[in-house]
Amino acid sequence: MIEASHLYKEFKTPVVREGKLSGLRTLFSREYRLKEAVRGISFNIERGEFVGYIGPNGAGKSTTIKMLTGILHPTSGTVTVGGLNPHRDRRRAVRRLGVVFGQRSQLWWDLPVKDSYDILAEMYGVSPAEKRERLDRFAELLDLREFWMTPVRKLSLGQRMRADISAAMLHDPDLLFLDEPTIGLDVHAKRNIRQFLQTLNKDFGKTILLTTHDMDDIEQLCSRVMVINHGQLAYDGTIRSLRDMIGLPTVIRVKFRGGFRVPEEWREEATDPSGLPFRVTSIEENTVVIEADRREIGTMEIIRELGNWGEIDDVDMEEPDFEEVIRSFSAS
Ligand SMILES: Nc1ncnc2c1ncn2[C@@H]1O[C@H](COP(=O)(O)OP(=O)(O)OP(=O)(O)O)[C@@H](O)[C@H]1O
Repeated sequence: MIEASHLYKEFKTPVVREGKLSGLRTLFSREYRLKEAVRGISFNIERGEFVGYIGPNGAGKSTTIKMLTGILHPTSGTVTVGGLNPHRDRRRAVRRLGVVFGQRSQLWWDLPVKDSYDILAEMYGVSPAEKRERLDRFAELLDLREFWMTPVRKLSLGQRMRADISAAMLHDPDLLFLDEPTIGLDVHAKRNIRQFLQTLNKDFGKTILLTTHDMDDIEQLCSRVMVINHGQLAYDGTIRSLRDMIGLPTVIRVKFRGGFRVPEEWREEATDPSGLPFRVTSIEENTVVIEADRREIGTMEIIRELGNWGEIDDVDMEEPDFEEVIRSFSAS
């Protein structure tokens, strides 16, 4: 559905001069600073996938999305979307894809929401019957009717986002690009948007590429995640193996029924924990908390070992915080 091959984008910005007449001198300057925003990215996304595209600030996410959607020309490399080149076949390509930028609305600011849909339907050649049917469906799933006649500028952020996603889907594209669709939303609004995206993907087979800083978006929606760092793909795979790869500790709380005994070598104060595949971080009343590197040891092995310490009542696992995973990429 999307094929990106060695995508590369550099920006040339004039070097800003200091001092008197600086503006004028900058204007006529031939000195440029090069910024390599995306440095040779390749990937394929199949029909029906829901892919998260994440990375630290300034990593090159928006630049990639802009190249995939035909807004920006790659400096080199190629991209096809549904078999089309989004730049050369711009007119045909835009019919296949929908785009939502969380920070910017594509709706007409002073017009009632409904009027924006009328204009978009006209632009994309959506028939009145199709428009009615789709809007009825979106209205039901996203509660659009409560602000149908409200000018876009008066919508709350959550309402605007619901209106924007519906607008992006009005011409029924196969592919949806979302850049930070849940930014600034409250928990309820986020849940609403996520449910809708899930329905689009699961029930209507839409292919979705989602950029977000909200790791819950990724955890709840995406089967695959790509991490970009310094303009390059640092990872492409499942969230689980990403966590495993980075090796942040999984925290496991084991509650014992009745008495238990922590062997000497596993005690918190053990002087040499280096040879052990996990670490006891605290011992509370009837609970032992350990941290394990799951690249080193499987959960079953841990539970088997702890089963020797006493009768296990309950096990609770806390996966590493995803923010931490991303931070560890920014640090690299
Ligand atoms: N039009 C432009 N001119 C010059 N530099 C740019 C331009 N657009 C982006 N950049 C630079 O390219 C790099 C990548 O930017 P991009 O917006 O793609 O990152 P991002 O991963 O989307 O970041 P964020 O999460 O902060 O939105 C940044 O260093 C940015 O300053």
